[in-house]
Amino acid sequence: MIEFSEVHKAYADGTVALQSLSLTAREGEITVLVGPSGCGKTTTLRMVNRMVDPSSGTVRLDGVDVSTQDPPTLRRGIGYVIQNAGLFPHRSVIDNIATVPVLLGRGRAEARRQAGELLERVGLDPRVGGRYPAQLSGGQQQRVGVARALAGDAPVLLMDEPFSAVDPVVRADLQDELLRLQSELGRTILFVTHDIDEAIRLGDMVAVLRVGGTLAQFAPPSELLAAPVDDFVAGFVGRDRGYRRLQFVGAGSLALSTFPTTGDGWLLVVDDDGRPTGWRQGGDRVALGTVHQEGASLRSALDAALSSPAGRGVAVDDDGRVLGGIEPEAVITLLHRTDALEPADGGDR
Ligand SMILES: Nc1ncnc2c1ncn2[C@@H]1O[C@H](COP(=O)(O)OP(=O)(O)OP(=O)(O)O)[C@@H](O)[C@H]1O
Repeated sequence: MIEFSEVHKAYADGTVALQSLSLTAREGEITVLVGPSGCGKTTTLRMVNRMVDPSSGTVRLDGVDVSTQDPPTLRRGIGYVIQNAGLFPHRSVIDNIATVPVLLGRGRAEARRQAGELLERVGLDPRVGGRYPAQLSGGQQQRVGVARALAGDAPVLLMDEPFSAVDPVVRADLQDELLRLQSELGRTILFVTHDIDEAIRLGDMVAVLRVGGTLAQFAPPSELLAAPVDDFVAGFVGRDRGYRRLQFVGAGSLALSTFPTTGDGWLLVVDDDGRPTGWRQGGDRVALGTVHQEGASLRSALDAALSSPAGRGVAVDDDGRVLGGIEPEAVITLLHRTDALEPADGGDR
């Protein structure tokens, strides 16, 4: 757990980076700091590993005031990932990852063996271990950066815009990978980004900061989308928030319709096991497209309805068998029945 209590930071030239920040990043969760350029995100993050010290106020890591700890020792217990990975250019990938375990006194051979395992864990071929960072793509370098931060078994990870320098497709892959790793490892992660979509995708909790270093709102992503506290947060959260909020709402109590089996309209084609294979209208056949899997969110349900040629989506069970039809109106009706708004399982993250 990381606790900021009334933290104020003025740099030597008088720039006030943070006013009086109080927030807690809970154990085992991803807490995202997001906000416009210069709002103090990096300053906040660097106070945890004492790359920056507060002018006043306290930062505690698992209840211990970090100002009482020796910085090098403190940093060995905290993984740190930055933009462009920050890898050591003259060390091989394996040796980059093994750096902290070796500093912690683990034998070199054991540290390298573990580094090889971590490469696989972050989705890289172990054969890249012998290469140097410049011989990797930007996305691969970021994965190595994450592996290196995980290598010391530190319970806390600080991630400062770790995926900003890669293209959107690679970035989405890296985000998926981080969520997958986190579901296995349950680290306490403080993550800085200026991208609200990334914050909403990754955060268990999201802190929106304003320039001048004040906290505008600290809430789970679904709450940020549903109830921004003011115009600044609403503007920052951006367009489509009503639609994006659907990803955090479960579709469990959605009323399903039955499909017509005769008539001139679109008919659903189903195989012998009850699995949908496509649509048919007269002589026309159309591919099935997106279906809504039982347990997914209202966004998935609405998308299935809107992307279907029949104007009605298909809901299937875990085995892919048809459960029923999804009318767009049913999604809106459910959304307005506030008692039905149970969260989707962690959102469609
Ligand atoms: N060493 C420093 N000396 C003086 N001012 C600084 C220093 N480091 C940061 N600042 C200032 O403090 C404020 C907050 O900076 P910080 O880097 O924490 O913001 P940020 O939200 O991470 O910004 P960005 O998204 O652009 O990285 C800015 O006005 C910045 O110019």
